[in-house]
Amino acid sequence: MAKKKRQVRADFRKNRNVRAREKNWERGVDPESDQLDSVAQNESVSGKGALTRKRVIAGAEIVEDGSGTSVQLSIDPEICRLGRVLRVQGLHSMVQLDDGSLRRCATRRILKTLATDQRHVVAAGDRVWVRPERADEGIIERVEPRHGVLSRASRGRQHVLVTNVDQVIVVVSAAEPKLKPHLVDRYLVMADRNGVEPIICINKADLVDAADLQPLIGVYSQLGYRVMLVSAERGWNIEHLRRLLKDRQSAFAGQSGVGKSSLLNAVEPGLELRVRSVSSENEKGRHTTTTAELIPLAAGGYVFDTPGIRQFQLWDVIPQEVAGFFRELRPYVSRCRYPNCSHNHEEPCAVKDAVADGFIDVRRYESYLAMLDDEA
Ligand SMILES: Nc1nc2c(ncn2[C@@H]2O[C@H](COP(=O)(O)OP(=O)(O)OP(=O)(O)O)[C@@H](O)[C@H]2O)c(=O)[nH]1
Ligand SMILES: [Zn+2]
Repeated sequence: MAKKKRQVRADFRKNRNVRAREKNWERGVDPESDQLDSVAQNESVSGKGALTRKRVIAGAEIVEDGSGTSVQLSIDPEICRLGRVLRVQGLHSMVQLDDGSLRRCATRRILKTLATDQRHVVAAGDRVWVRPERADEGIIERVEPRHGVLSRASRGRQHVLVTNVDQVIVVVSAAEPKLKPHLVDRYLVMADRNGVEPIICINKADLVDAADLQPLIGVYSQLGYRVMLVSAERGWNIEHLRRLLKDRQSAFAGQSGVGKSSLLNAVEPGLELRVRSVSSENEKGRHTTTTAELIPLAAGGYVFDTPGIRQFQLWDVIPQEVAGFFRELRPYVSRCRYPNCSHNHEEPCAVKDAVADGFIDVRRYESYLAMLDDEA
């Protein structure tokens, strides 16, 4: 009983602390001056299986879950304005506020202090709250929770490239270069792995007989993937692509020469030029710290461009995970005799039976095996 009372008193003190800090913040007192070692902490566990840890430090709510750490500072909505990070250059970010104006912003120091990996604090694609400063400058006070984060491994750490990617346009060409279905599968795994919707866009439809592509399109459509056949050169289905891009944040991925730039240009003349200037600046090393750029579309929506995404050299998938990202394998995996079955050499194996019985496309299964080999 006494223990319970002590707990109640402790909770009360904790809450009072937080309220006092919030009050200070409202009065304009900078919570950064707070000592981090005198923080009010409040940890909780929630969610199914996933451990979510919440701490409140100096008026900031720090949420750690499976996808990383996010910091939610309380902000003054009367003063701060919502915007979108177009690119990060060194210590500054170019933010487009929702009224369309651009501001060069520094990041609030406490956001950096609280982040587990400084490079994660702000990334292209982030929705942020900005406190306007003089002229066209500002301070990023808060980063909204992210979805669709694409990252890559960098010196053993996960390095965020872009955030809030709604969809990735997986561009392949029907010919020149030859269509490589295994590559498509790899992109699909990466997209699913990162929680981003993939759209398969087969370009250069003018070079082949569309009927020849139907079996392949059929396999992907049956799996629930959206597939479109386009030609940047002839303008086929470009209007459809334009509609898909509207009001969403999209990343284009695909091998060199499949026609990504041509498609961007067909969708919005002049866009490819803007994209290219960003890439070449990167190559020349002028913006060595620029990881990615979010480019606004005239009709609404944004496209990301970064060489890392184009080639999709992203955060690795571990072999045990691969089967889970092949949608048609998933229902069989749990029926295998061995709990850690790789569906390769084991006997018996429910996945292999399903392939033999024609429930799983043989080529897709081979693609799975190839990916397993690569990742092992
Ligand atoms: N026949 C045909 N050719 C196309 C089409 N789209 C693009 N091409 C040609 O394919 C070549 C490569 O196009 P790009 O748009 O530069 O390809 P990319 O994917 O941006 O290539 P990288 O910049 O190297 O990643 C160019 O010569 C284009 O003219 C198309 O729909 N049909
Ligand atoms: Zn198996």
